Amino acid sequence: MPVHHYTGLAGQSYDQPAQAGVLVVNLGTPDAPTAQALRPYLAEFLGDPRVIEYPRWLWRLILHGVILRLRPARSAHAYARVWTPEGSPLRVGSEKLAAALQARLDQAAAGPVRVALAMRYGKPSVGEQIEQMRRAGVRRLLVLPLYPQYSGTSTGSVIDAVADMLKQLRWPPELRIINSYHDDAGHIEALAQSIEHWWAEHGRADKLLLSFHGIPQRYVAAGDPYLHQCQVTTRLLGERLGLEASQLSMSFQSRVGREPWLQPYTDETVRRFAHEGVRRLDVACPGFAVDCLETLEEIAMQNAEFFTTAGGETLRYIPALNDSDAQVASLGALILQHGQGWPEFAVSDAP
Ligand SMILES: C=CC1=C(C)c2cc3[nH]c(cc4nc(cc5[nH]c(cc1n2)c(C)c5CCC(=O)O)C(CCC(=O)O)=C4C)c(C)c3C=C
Ligand SMILES: [Fe+2]
Ligand SMILES: [Fe+2]
Repeated sequence: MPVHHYTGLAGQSYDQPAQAGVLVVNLGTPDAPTAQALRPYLAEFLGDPRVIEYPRWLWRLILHGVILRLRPARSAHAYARVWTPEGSPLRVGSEKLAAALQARLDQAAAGPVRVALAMRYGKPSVGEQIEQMRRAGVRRLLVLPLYPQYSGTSTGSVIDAVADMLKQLRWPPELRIINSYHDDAGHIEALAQSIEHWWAEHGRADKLLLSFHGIPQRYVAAGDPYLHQCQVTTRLLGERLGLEASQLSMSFQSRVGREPWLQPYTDETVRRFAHEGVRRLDVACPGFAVDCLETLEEIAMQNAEFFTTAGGETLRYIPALNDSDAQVASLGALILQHGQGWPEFAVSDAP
């Protein structure tokens, strides 16, 4: 076939073979565990109208007048407790996962499929990663937000960022976005196996608590499916693990502000369990694909202390799936399934 060499005015060359891309998106994280680095991160995150649904003028006053004066230093202190020599756990873990997914698709997909990681807040941004892909000739784009359960505050906000970028392009790529994978059979199996392996190594506690990130109750009342999807994940995982109702609970962590969030709250729940005589408690956080501040500091440190202070013996945090083979296999399969009909995503028959 003859190859025609055209170059677009914006510098894009049209003679490259069409390619497919997978954009993996996580929340984002500060560049350093310092108040100075926390300030712009929190300003971008908490300035997102998907995250805080408040009259804009009122929220700007509160955010800049109160929150951004106090919270950066407090959060920096929490981040410092989990920071690693390579950087923020969320960044390091997300990069490892994206690299493992690239290797998986190189082997399992007909290809070429290019995997990139973007952060919803901070760098590299969704816009700059889509621009990189455009320059590389990506014409089919699949977006995977790393949130198993859909919420407007998390997944919805990633969709906004993708849409904001695409509306600036003269010739946007074909687009698919994975909305949620809270009930995906491969995902539930990966979670179940990781918990079973952990139990095989460390023994089983009296109870398993699944702690999900909270959101304001108001958002659920307005139609956000997040609560329902957390309940479905909990039910499917409980059934797969063969747990009875008395052995499994669900709660919501990380509440910010004064309005009511989804309940029961994780901190109140672990204290109540201790008072009720639970001696050993296992906690997993199936809503987090990769370990981060909310799991490593809030659960494994803070809530572990709440539990023992209230009379419990030990609270053990079961790590997120991170870049485990189980997670790479289940997310790899999810990507291939959502890319069906696109030639690059055909299952490779290479050995
Ligand atoms: C105040 C509103 C917030 C809503 C609503 C919210 C929803 C939400 N968040 C996640 C996942 C993560 N959140 C993380 C940190 C974090 N979350 C909020 C606030 C809201 N989150 C703040 C202010 C912070 C920053 C830390 C702090 O100051 O306490 C993280 C960890 C990031 C890291 O760097 O490690 C994740 C992941 C989901 C899934 C979600 C809705 C379902
Ligand atoms: Fe959050
Ligand atoms: Fe938190």
